[in-house]
Order: sequence, then C-alpha cells, then structure tokens
Amino acid sequence: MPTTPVPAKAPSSARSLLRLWPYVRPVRARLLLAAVIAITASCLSLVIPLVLKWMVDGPVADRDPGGVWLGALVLLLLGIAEAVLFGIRRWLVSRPLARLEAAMRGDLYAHLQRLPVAFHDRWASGQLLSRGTTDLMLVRMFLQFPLTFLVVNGTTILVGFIILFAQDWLLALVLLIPVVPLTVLISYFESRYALAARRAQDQIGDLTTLVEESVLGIRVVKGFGRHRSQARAFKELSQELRGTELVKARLLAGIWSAITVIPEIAIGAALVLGTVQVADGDISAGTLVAFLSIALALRWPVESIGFLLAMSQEAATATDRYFEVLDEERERDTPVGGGSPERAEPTNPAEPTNPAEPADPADRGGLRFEGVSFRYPDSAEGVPPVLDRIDLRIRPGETLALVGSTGSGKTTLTALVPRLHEVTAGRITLDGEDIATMPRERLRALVSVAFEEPTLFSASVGENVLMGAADGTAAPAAELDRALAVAQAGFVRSLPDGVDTGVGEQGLSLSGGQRQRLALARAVVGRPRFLVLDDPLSALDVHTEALVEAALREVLRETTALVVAHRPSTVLLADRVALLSGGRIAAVGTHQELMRTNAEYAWLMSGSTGTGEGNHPR
Ligand SMILES: Nc1ncnc2c1ncn2[C@@H]1O[C@H](COP(=O)(O)OP(=O)(O)OP(=O)(O)O)[C@@H](O)[C@H]1O
Repeated sequence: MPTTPVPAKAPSSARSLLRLWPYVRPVRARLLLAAVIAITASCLSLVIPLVLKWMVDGPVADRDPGGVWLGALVLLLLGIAEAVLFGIRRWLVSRPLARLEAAMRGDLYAHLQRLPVAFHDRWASGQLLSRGTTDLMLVRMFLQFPLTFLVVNGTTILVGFIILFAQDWLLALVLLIPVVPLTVLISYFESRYALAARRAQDQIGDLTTLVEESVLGIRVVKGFGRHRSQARAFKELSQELRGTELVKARLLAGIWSAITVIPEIAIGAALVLGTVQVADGDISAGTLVAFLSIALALRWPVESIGFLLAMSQEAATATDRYFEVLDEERERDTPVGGGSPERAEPTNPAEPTNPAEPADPADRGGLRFEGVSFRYPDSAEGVPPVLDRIDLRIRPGETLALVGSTGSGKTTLTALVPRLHEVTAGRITLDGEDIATMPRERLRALVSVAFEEPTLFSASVGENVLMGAADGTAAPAAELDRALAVAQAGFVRSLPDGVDTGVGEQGLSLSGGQRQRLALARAVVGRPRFLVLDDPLSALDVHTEALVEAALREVLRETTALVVAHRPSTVLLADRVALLSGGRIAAVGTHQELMRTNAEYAWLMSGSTGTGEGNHPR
C-alpha cells in the first residue's frame, strides 16, 4: 500500500497554524471584526444574569409588575441582539474564507505541477488528493469556527470570572479551583489527539489511493476477478481508519466528560456555600441568582474548549500535511553552477568549457549525450547507476534508434532529454546548448515526446493533440489535421463529434492503438526540432504500423529524433542504431552493420523467445 513519508516529529500545533498567516493576512481585518462582534455577542449573554439580579432584588422583591415587564423586555432585546451579532459574524467570515481555501488549493495544484517527476514517483496520488480536499476543508473550518471561538470563549470566561469575583470572591474562588486539573488533562489530551489526528488523516490518504487505483484499474480488477482482494484491502484500511477515529472519539469523550463534570462539581459546591451565605445574610438572594446564572452561562464556553481544541489539532495536522507538499523543492530551472550537478566548472578561463567540446561548431549541432550517468534518487546504496557514462550523438536531421533489452534504461535515457529527470553526471546538449542551462519552457518547446504508455486527458481529441502545439499556433485546425494524418489517426473522423469528441478519463474509451496514435499526433503537431519517441508504435497492428511509419518517415526527415525501438520495422525508420546494454552504449551503427557484428543486437532483433532481461548473449 503506498504511503507517504511522515516527519519523525510533528511541530507544535501553534507553530503549524502560524504558517497559515500569509493566507490569513488578506482577510485579517474581517476575521478580527468578526471576533470582536462575537466577543460582544458573547459578553451580552453575561449581562443577562445581571438583569436577572436587578429583577429579583428590585421589581420582584417590591412586587412591581411594571419593573418585571421592563426587565423581560430588556432580556428579549439582549437575546435578539446576541442572535443578530452572531449572524453578522458568520456572514463576515464565510465568503473570504471560501476564497482563502480556494487560494490555498490553487497554490497546491500549481506547486504539484512544478514538482519533479521524482516527487510524483514517491508520493501516492491519494495522499495528494486528500491534502487538496479534506485537509483544506479542515483548515477553513478552523479559521471559521475554532479560531474565533477559542478567542471569544477565552475572553468570555475571563470577563465572566471578573464579574464573579466582583459579586463574591469566595464563591468565585471555588469555581476557579477546577482550572488546575483541567489544564493538566487538556495538555495530555492535546498530545494524544495530535498523534491520532495525524494517523487518521494519513489513513484517509491511503484509502483515497486505494479507491482511485481500484477505479482506474477496474479493467484489471474485473479481468482477474480481484474484486474480493480489493474489497478486502479496502475493508482493512477502512477498519484501521475506523479504529483511529474511535481512538479520537474516546479521547474527545474523555476530555468532554472531564470538562463537563469537574466544573459541575465546583458549581454544586458554590451553590451549597452560596445558600449558606444567603441564610447567614452575607449576600443577597439576587447576588446568588446572578452568580449562579453567570456560572451556568460560562458552562458552554468552558465545555466547548474540548472540541474546539480537537478541531484546532486537526487543522494543525492538516496544515502540516499541506505544507509538507508545498515545502518540496520545485524543478529547478538551472541547477546550481549553471549545469548538471557533477559537471566540473573550468578553473582556468583559457581551458575550453568542456574538454570533449568538438572544435568544429558544425559538430556541435543535434542532440548530444556527453558522459551522461543517471541513478534514480530512491535507488538503494551500492546499486549501479541505470545509465553509466553515456556518450552519444544524433546529428541534425538524423534519426537514431535506441535498442536494448527490457529494463536496460531506454525510457530513462529518453526522459532525460526533456529533463523529466536530471542527469546525475555529464550533460546533454541541443545544438551545442546545455539543456541544464535552458529555461524549461524553451527546452520543452524544442523537444516533443511520445511515451510508450500514451496518457490522454478528459478533454476532446483535438484538445489532447493540440496540447503538443505552442500557445498561439497559427492555423491550429490545419496543424491538427496534419498531425492526425501523420499519426494515421483518421479514425477520429468517425467518432460521434469528430475532433470535438471527448475521450473520457485517461482516454480509456479509446483502444490502446488509437490512444497511441493520438499521443504520436500530439508529439508531432508542434513540428518540434527534436523528437523523442518511446516505442510509439508498439500497440499498432502491422498494417496500421506500416501506414504510420510511412507518414512518420516524412516527419523524421525534418527533425532530429531519438526513437526507442523494439522491432526491426521501427528500427528501419532510423538512420543509425545505438545498442544500450548494462547501462552503457555497447554499439552504434546501421541496422545491417549491427546485425552482422553484434550478437546481442542480432538476438534482440531476431524475435527469439526469451524473457529479455539479462537473457541475451553477451
Ligand atoms: N522511478 C523509478 N525509480 C527507481 N527505479 C526505476 C524507476 N523507473 C525505472 N526504474 C528502473 O530503471 C531501470 C530501467 O528502466 P527503464 O524503464 O528505463 O527500462 P527500459 O529499457 O525502458 O525498459 P522497457 O523496454 O521494458 O520499457 C529498471 O531497472 C527499472 O526498474
């Protein structure tokens, strides 16, 4: 089950929540005003007991009905004012906080687009989805409710106690005693709840990943009759999540009971003590009524602290999870030193920039790999690099086929050209310019790629293909037609809405060969100077393959291309062939030359049965 690295130690909740400040800043005035309004409304509720005191000691004791009606009217007005103020508070914060949530989600999405492929290899998509949905909702809810009410309730409790002390300091002291055990219990609760909240949110991410995989892989699930095992995996994860939610509920129930029971006991003790004081004539009956009313009015602010803290804790965890992604380093445009990480900078200005640099500038054209090595960032220590000191040159206008056994690193090599991964050592140049020093946008405008696994988006056929064209391409319709013709993708004309037909999620409504042809059309639509094709014809029948090859031959004439090939028919598109073996370029030549001189190549091209990996003659 894919999981995501969790930091060894969680930062404090307050520090986590403070990271929200840049987003809260623009709405701080509204939040502050809303808090002031809520505090006013909450304090109004504390005035009610004082009106009651006035009524008991005044009009009620004097049997004055007019005074009682007046008191009742004041109480009604206070109630209405409190309700209206709380309504205004909600109106003030709802809209800006929805905007804040949208802004955070927008930043997360933009950042995800700019994170390197290596990041996406490591992180499960469900973890990212849950961070962009559930976690951000928790953050918005925190800003909308607990943040304000922790301040409001804290202030209400403070003001309430000031009034209580003003009424009778001894009774007030009795009510203050529970603060000590409650503080200890709350701090214990907070630390335990933080761990459970983090676990639950990570488990939601894992569950999302599983659901996503099951839905996307529904054909495999059904084809192999894996419903039960998938359902079992789902059930196990659901049960884990349920267990964690129960732990949270138990913790919350515990703190809720303590926060409710302990102050109730104190109020009971104050009631007994107060009654004795009234009997002794130390305080008036009105004072005792007011005192107990205030104490009861403070019950909700005190009791609510438990779940306000729980919600804050969840928001702190959600904030941590959000920033864990945002803190990941984006793809760098130009690595430190202006080149690939291990390339030594010349110390002597008289020395050439690169000792391997050809003297004749004409020789610098095309696509060159110079001493390129690559190792996946997460590969184990001691494992040899996937690519080891690759030197290769594809001349301008030339097509080079890359052949090698399964797992030899062909896809990896092609991924280095558009900088989906950064070389570990060495450099790659396009017409003499190091790609590491090129702005990515320019690089990706120069280089077009079609991968072995064609990925399409939930958009129309036309939109999917034109993704490969530069923004503002003149006559996009004509370019689209040309690209579809090259890729032999005439089938789109017979789709219900032609090029405007939606292809569904990941293009799964199309056949594998149809998707591959659209991916190929996308690669050629922008008339790229450099074309990288990773076995682009693997899913086509021999007749369509022959047609695509014929059209592709025309395209390849105008571009410099690197084509991964598994079959002789694809190899024949190329001017020369390079054999990748053991992470190195073992041989370069024409197909015929290599067939004659290289046993491994001849074996790979012969289509002899074998598993491929490591099963070829050396
Ligand atoms: N993201 C990754 N992280 C770690 N290792 C990887 C990753 N992708 C590929 N590899 C490893 O790199 C090696 C080369 O893989 P690559 O996909 O480049 O081979 P290939 O020659 O294209 O294979 P095929 O012909 O089957 O497509 C393999 O051993 C593979 O397990």
